[in-house]
Amino acid sequence: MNRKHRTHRMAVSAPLYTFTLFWLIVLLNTECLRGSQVCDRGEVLGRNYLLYDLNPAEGFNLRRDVFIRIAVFVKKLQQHGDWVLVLPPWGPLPHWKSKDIGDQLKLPWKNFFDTESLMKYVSIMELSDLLSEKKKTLLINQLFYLQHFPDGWENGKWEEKYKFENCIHKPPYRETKDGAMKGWFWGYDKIQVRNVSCVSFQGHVNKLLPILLEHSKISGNVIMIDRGEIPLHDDYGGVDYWKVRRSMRYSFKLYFLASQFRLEFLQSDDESDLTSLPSDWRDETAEVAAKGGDYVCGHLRRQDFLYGRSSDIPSLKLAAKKLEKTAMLLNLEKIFVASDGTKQEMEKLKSYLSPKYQLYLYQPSFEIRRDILDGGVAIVEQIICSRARHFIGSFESTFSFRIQEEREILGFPSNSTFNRFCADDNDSCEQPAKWKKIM
Ligand SMILES: C[C@@H]1O[C@H](OP(=O)(O)OP(=O)(O)OC[C@H]2O[C@@H](n3cnc4c(=O)[nH]c(N)nc43)[C@H](O)[C@@H]2O)[C@@H](O)[C@H](O)[C@@H]1O
Repeated sequence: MNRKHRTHRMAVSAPLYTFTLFWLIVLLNTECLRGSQVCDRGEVLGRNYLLYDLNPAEGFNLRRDVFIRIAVFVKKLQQHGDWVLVLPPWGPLPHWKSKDIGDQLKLPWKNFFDTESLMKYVSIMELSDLLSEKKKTLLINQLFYLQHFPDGWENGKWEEKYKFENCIHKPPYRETKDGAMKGWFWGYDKIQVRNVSCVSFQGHVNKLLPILLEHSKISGNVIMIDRGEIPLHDDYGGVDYWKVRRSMRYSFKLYFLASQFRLEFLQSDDESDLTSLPSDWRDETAEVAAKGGDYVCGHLRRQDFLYGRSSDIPSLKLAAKKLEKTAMLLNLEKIFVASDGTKQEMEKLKSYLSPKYQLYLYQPSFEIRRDILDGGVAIVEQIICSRARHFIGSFESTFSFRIQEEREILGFPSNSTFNRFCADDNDSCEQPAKWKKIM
């Protein structure tokens, strides 16, 4: 190569060198962003995943409440780095008892909720999607197994605290022969955990923030909290609580089935009942005033409440009389009942109603039940109740609470929403607290 040529090549190389250096710096920074490293300001950068689970005995609607706590928490974590909330699959749940519709486990959130809508509050992903991304095993770097302090109150004072200590009860994780830690993990075999720590915890979920930030730096970017029901809401009934709650729209199919039933049996639809909402929850305004369909709804919690809360649960006869009286006062004749009671109990309830009043229950075909499962049937009932002219719930049932919230979002008058059945010997029992939405 002659001299002229070489000079020319060098002239080209100088900008090429600067160009390469520039992109190298950009790439390195991007790597810092991607690789979950700790960068200058001590923040965790890169994608971190938070998984959580609850005490297996908890039901669907308490689980929805815990989701709100965790979603608000992850939103705060996001101020310190890129965090994604991994949605724990549904099932099996103790209250999902139908045996004729197959296994009710490993169910994704999209079966019940509009996950695009959830995403508008905080980054979420289904566990199954994370598992298919990981191809092989998903390694949880650190798992915090929360437990209550044996004595939460010291000198009569309640204070927020946490402490890493010995496990009070043996956590449901075990070391396998090859040294890996395994657990139930929603029935997935492909998940392992590197380290499990028991943490006695008392306080708001916010208190977990330093623990999570510290450990994601040291241990890695996949962290899990088990017994996620132990931390309290940071701001129960506050703006963020309601944002997450409003983002929890149900799946299209469940709204569709509820609309079909309302139209066919209750002559009710969103337009005439003034129960329409904008398609995006962020466009909702406080100025909504629902009227509701021409029916009364009662949620009659039975099963374990019959013995666990016997002093607060009405007999079927009293429940029928209460529903009938309410319908009469509102000049209505249709009564819809959502219940986990048996067929015989519902027949009994019906027998206590005067012929003037018609009782409606949601009893879908086998094909629909097999499709939407017990969880879907319950949600359809909740949607129907949330659009009734008047609602009466069961004492301290989270199933009733979720209906009340839905009615708050739709803008029903409080006295048509925050009601509950009293027990037979207590006609004037205390009515539910009015948790008004804040926007
Ligand atoms: C005492 C506690 O009560 C808590 O229940 P509670 O707040 O009512 O409400 P959940 O936590 O949802 O649990 C009750 C479950 O029972 C079914 N269920 C209750 N009411 C109805 C209904 O009207 N229709 C249909 N289709 N299903 C109903 C449904 O699967 C629901 O998720 C439980 O989470 C705890 O495990 C514990 O049992």
